[in-house]
Amino acid sequence: MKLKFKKWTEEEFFQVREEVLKGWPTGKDVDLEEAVKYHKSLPASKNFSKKLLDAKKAGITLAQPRAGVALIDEHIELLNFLDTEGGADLLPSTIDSYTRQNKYENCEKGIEESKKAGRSLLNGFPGVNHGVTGCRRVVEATNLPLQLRHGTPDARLLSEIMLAAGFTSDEGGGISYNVPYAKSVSLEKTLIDWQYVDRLVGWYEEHGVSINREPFGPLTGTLVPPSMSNAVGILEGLMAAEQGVKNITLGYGQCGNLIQDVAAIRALESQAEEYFKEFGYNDIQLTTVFHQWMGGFPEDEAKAFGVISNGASAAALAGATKVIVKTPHEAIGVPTKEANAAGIRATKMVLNLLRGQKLSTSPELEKEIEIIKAETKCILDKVYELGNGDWAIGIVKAFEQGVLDVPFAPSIYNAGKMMPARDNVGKVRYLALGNVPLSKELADYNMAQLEERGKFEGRPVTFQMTVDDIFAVGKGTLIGRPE
Ligand SMILES: CCC[C@H]1O[C@@H](n2cnc3c(N)ncnc32)[C@H](O)[C@@H]1O
Repeated sequence: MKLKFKKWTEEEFFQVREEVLKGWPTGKDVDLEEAVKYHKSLPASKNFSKKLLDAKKAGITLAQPRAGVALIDEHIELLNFLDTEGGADLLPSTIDSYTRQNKYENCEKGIEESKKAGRSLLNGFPGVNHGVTGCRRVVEATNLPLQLRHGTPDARLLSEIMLAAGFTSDEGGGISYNVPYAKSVSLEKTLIDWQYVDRLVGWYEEHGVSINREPFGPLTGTLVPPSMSNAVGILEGLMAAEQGVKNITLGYGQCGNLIQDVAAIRALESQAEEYFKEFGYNDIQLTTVFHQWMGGFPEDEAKAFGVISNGASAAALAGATKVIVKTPHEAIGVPTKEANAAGIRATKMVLNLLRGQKLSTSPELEKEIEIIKAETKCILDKVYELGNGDWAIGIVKAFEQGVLDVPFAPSIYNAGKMMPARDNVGKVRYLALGNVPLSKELADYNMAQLEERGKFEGRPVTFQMTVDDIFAVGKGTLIGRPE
């Protein structure tokens, strides 16, 4: 299959599908016709797309945790605990790291050892190994819409199995589940593999089953300038729309300055709508997701709740459709179900207190929306030009040339030349552009904001600011002021 920005034909899709289903023995149980019937038998209350659209209409922000353990019964117990004791509005199944690398043999061992140890020895739910039957037990035994959340460059088999089981949302994308997650997986291959996933969702849509797709907005979650993550989100939205996906949630990882975070969500939603319209996708149901702080967390649980609540309020004031919840165990590792539920309760408390409130506009907010949209346009215009009108080709070339450049990404296909740092009010700015094609005016604007910080701190604008910012939140502040 050659990469091109074009909807796969059914023949192309089903031809590749034969190979995909051979990836593990559980693949043979996937039967799309049966799966469509099963989806249609599910109550509307279990459909992810519908719950998101209802929330958008009502102007409320839904809360969703991350969660996943090795064994099915314990996973069901965990998810229901997060529903009943946490108050989750939507449920995940966070997939383990072996599955994310298609190492299903290791999962098999992990499942066996977890049974012997009486606790989860995998850091998530091994959906491929549990197969349609096992994953369907999770769908049958829980009461909220379910989404698979992972970090899988090749998620074709995983998506086939868990969507057939009745999950109604799938997180990820050809950029967002490669560049921040993999070291040397070909970007071109991942883009093709995620076209497969989007085409599968398009097939479900064409057969009357709405499946939500959610590109992974935060990327590395480390000082990613909003225009860079918005550009990637819009690109993955276009890639999905071309394959027939209709219900799309575009995401953004909290950076920490409230005005910039609200501006990022507002810019993302309106600019994505502009691009969908311009390229002829007139029936996209678009929602947004705000990820609570994705960087280093304080170990102290009270401080962690401060970070969690701050993220909840930013999500609500931004008017995001959904907020992804962190836990007070973030600095330690996979949270206990109690800690996970506590993070949701704290989040829901803030969402309820702020229900009906949105950050009203202001000159500062309007200016930030304008800056973010203008920067995003500079990047997307260049991607389109490099691809000669083919977004998919443009993405590959844009990463080769550092036009798309995600800070602190492990991928060897990412240039890593652009460097960010916070300005004097904590907004993330471009400190070094690398080859990110901002206009001179926008580049000068970013530098001017950073110079203000330099003047305030009595030091030059250098990469030391970036380093200080990376450690700041873990140490209890937003901006990494010199000690
Ligand atoms: C974007 C992924 C990183 C985030 O995903 C959380 N995460 C990963 N695996 C699990 C799990 N099995 N249960 C609950 N949270 C989980 C991490 O803490 C981090 O915040």
